[in-house]
Amino acid sequence: MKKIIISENIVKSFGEGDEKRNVLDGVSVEINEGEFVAVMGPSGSGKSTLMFALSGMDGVDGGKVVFDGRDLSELKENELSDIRRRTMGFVFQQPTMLKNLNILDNIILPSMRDNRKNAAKIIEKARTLMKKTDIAELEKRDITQVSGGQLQRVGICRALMSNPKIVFGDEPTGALNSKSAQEIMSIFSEINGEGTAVMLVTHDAKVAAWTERIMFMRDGKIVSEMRLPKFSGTNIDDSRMKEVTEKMREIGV
Ligand SMILES: Nc1ncnc2c1ncn2[C@@H]1O[C@H](COP(=O)(O)OP(=O)(O)OP(=O)(O)O)[C@@H](O)[C@H]1O
Repeated sequence: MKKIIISENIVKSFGEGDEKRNVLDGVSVEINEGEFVAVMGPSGSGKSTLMFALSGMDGVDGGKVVFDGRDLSELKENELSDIRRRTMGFVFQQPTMLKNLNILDNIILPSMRDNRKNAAKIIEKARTLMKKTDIAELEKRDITQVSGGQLQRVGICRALMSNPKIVFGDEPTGALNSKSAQEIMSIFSEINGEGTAVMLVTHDAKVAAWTERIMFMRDGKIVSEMRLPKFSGTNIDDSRMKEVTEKMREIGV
């Protein structure tokens, strides 16, 4: 299986002198193309920092990250941002949108910046994604006129505009009620079913249970991992949830 990400012994620290702390303390991880992965662990264990390091959003102090065959540390900032724009999608807990643009314009803006000539194609693509995520009728709405779950769908559409090889999500359901969270997870599951790798940072076992591999972090290290069969249903069943929560209890995260 081809690897989309390989990290070797990455180290990242914050602070100076006595205050210096390794937030990533030698993390080696490989993520396959098309894999669906969750990262769990206590607050402050380094989950987001790992996601930022693997996506090249943030540099590392030691070790290396190879993304899609390229060592990120050897790339210039413009090459890095080019790779991020073309091959990665990002979804955060609170989607950041431009307030003076409607939903459709927020989705297409990054792609239009890249390729204004293909406006018609870009709009068509955005509409396809909006249909898929069930927000087609909202395209003209202001971003303040939609629910949190709908806004997160907008964020997902925007993240998918470039047909990324991987979508990174940092607590993408963290601000949602459990029904919306499950609906968003079903969208991630569908995206993954179409071949896009997905890596989510989450505290929520019910979110992690959608994935096929859960990495558990503590103190900047991956301390355990569990694998689950790929899930293709629409609702997480209790036995799958139980498997995840039992593992969490076993390793104490
Ligand atoms: N830019 C920064 N400067 C200084 N310290 C930082 C910085 N970013 C993260 N940290 C520290 O690194 C540690 C790990 O942070 P990180 O956000 O990766 O944890 P996390 O596991 O994602 O936590 P949470 O679940 O609370 O979001 C924390 O102690 C945090 O305070």
